Amino acid sequence: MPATILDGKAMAKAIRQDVARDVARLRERGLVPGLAVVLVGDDPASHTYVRAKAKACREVGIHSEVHHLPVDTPEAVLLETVRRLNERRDIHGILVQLPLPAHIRPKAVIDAVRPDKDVDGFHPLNVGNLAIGDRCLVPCTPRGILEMVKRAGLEVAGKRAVVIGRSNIVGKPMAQLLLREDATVTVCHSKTPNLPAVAREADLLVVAIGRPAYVDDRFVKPGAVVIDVGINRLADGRLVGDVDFAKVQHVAGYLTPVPGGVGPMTIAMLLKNTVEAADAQAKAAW
Ligand SMILES: NC(=O)C1=CN([C@@H]2O[C@H](COP(=O)(O)OP(=O)(O)OC[C@H]3O[C@@H](n4cnc5c(N)ncnc54)[C@H](OP(=O)(O)O)[C@@H]3O)[C@@H](O)[C@H]2O)C=CC1
Ligand SMILES: Nc1nc(=O)c2c([nH]1)NC[C@@H]1CN(c3ccc(C(=O)N[C@@H](CCC(=O)O)C(=O)O)cc3)C=[N+]21
Ligand SMILES: [Mg+2]
Repeated sequence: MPATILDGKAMAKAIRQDVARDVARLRERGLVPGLAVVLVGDDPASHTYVRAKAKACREVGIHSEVHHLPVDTPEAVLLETVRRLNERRDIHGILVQLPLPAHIRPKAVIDAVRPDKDVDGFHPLNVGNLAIGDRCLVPCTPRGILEMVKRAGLEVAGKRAVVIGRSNIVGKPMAQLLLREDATVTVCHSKTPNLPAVAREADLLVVAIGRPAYVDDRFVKPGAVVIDVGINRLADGRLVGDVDFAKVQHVAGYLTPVPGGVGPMTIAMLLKNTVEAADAQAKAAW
């Protein structure tokens, strides 16, 4: 039996409708959630994402603005931009699009974002609180993946989860979130020996490595849930994941497509984080 395809595009649409209702309720109280996206340089992929985020905001009633800075912007100017946004009462979420040009230290920028406006969940305070199990802003991609799995009615507690990739933006927070949900979690990376055999232990396999179609049927236990985070643009313009969809669909029980899987869920969670941040900031101001 071929895998059931987890339709992230459809789930994200349903979530955006919920968010639109939440935004309408906040607007009745006179609160308009606001998101600022900071984009440095002219990377075409980054532009595409930023446009998609702005469009999603518009559709649910979130105010959004894009601060587009030239590629040679000094780090100090970027930090000053972030600090100004930190101070603004009408901006509740700040996202600095990654990657940044090489002359800017991403850590300096991430650390500069006010933790309660850090809708990416990348600030060390949010990272730490996620690890401790306290309230925090959870990174959009891992949060979107968990939401997808839950909406499909799939159990996480007690399952064996394997995460391939240990980046600060996907792999590590994914592992923390799954641990918080009572999965037994293994994190793999480029130095992991016998990766196919380790991956084959997984009931839930999350792949975030950035290598087109790297994970094939040898990595997958029959019936497993396979989540493909990868976004790889091939020379011919096609967009493919890190999972070899054609091969894995015959082995997995559930599988996410690329495009139309994790990507749209990431954006939906950005909207949710922004609304929750606005709500929390309004409450803190009482
Ligand atoms: N859909 C979405 O919303 C999002 C998609 N993405 C996509 O997800 C992918 C991963 O992104 P990101 O986490 O930022 O990537 P990074 O490049 O930051 O990290 C990649 C990770 O994968 C590991 N890795 C690389 N090659 C292998 C391999 N052959 N075997 C095992 N592990 C390997 C690396 O190991 P090591 O640490 O040892 O180097 C590293 O931990 C990319 O395609 C990106 O475009 C990213 C964010 C959001
Ligand atoms: N500060 C920061 N936060 C991020 O969350 C962040 C970032 N920087 N830098 C880049 C990555 C990547 N990312 C994606 C979001 C949506 C899609 C998405 O919607 N993809 C569509 C397809 C889009 C297309 O056609 O190119 C899909 O998968 O269906 C993809 C990738 C967020 N990231
Ligand atoms: Mg993210």
